[in-house]
Amino acid sequence: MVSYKLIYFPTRGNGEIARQVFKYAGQSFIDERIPKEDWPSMKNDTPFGQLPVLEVDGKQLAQSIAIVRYLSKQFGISGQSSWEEAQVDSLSDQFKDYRLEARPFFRVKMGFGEGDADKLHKDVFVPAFKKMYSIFTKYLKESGNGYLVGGSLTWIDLAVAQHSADLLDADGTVLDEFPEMKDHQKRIHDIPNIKQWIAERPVTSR
Ligand SMILES: N[C@@H](CCC(=O)N[C@@H](CS)C(=O)NCC(=O)O)C(=O)O
Repeated sequence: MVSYKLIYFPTRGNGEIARQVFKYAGQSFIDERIPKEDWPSMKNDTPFGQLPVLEVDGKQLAQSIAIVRYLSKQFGISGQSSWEEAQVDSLSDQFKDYRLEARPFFRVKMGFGEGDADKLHKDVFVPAFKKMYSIFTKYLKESGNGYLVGGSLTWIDLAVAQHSADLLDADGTVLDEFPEMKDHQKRIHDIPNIKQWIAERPVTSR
């Protein structure tokens, strides 16, 4: 039997979607959460000096999206064809661009940088968010079945639903003008294995 260990910090951050892929698939894994003070002594033993790292039978894989893609292929949620996989990757790249665009706002909001949060919200976050969530809505309408790509859940649904949930935690009205995306978040987080994980996972601020 394959042995899986996901090594990350004690936050959701860049480790959470891999954890959700495991949970969705009903695959057991070691969810190793490294306290900040232990990290410096481990850093040089990781492939790229950063976390998350996935260990598969002791072999290490770095970069969160590569990890999620690999696991999703193993467990059948990467897309039902090469075309669907490419659509998932395309949305994922756009999602990454959106987060880079909105990063100046998120940095200030999370206390990692200085700036006028209200101005950044209006000038940086809102335009980036509206562009991204309009695209997601278009994909949902095109698929017509509640998932972003194809006829069944893929990992991009997990990634986007978690982001939507994080946004809703900060502002319960944020998705009001994107009702399809509000439903999407609820639908994905109501999937029994995901719902159970969300209820039992360690509570962290991010
Ligand atoms: N693109 C990388 C980013 C990884 C990354 O930024 N990891 C941070 C935590 S979220 C980290 O390891 N920070 C500690 C360090 O750089 O020493 C990924 O998605 O895995």
